[in-house]
Amino acid sequence: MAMFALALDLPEDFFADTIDRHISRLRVRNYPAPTVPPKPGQLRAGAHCDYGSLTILRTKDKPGGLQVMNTEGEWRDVPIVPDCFIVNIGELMARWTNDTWKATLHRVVNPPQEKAAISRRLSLIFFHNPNYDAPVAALPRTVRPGEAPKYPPTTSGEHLRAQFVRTQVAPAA
Ligand SMILES: O=C(O)CCC(=O)C(=O)O
Ligand SMILES: [Fe+2]
Repeated sequence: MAMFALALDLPEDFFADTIDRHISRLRVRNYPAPTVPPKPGQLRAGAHCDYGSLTILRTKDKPGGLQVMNTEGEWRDVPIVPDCFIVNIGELMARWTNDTWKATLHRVVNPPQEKAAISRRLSLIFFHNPNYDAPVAALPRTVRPGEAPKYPPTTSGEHLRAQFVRTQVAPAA
């Protein structure tokens, strides 16, 4: 976040008091090798943006991997570079920058059928989320004079809670 502050021409410690009690989460995902062909359009993980400030991801280079949407609206495979992490911008960073930095829309696709047997994939995903009560509103310089910010002010906790509620799967009746 210090690097993000510098990239935004802000003091290095700009975000410090919004992340000193951060509510980050580490998730481990196991994508087993599929034993039956996927249904048309079926994905390993549906298209979404992560909710927090940034995500740091480590994953295996297996068939059926991560894709991101580029600015032309096309899905692109994310190369897995040895000894490197993948870093995604989350929705709270997009809100802080008034969409000057876009939240990374991403998904995980199924492997081609002929590679299904060797496609088991593990991901370690660190979701960095600021303090529960950290206010998140468009930084003044990201809003053009006379224009309204794209998003109303929120807090880290409120945004996360709203997104968890919105995406919760209803229990089977
Ligand atoms: O497994 C991956 O490569 C991505 C997982 C992901 O996007 C997520 O858990 O939010
Ligand atoms: Fe994600």
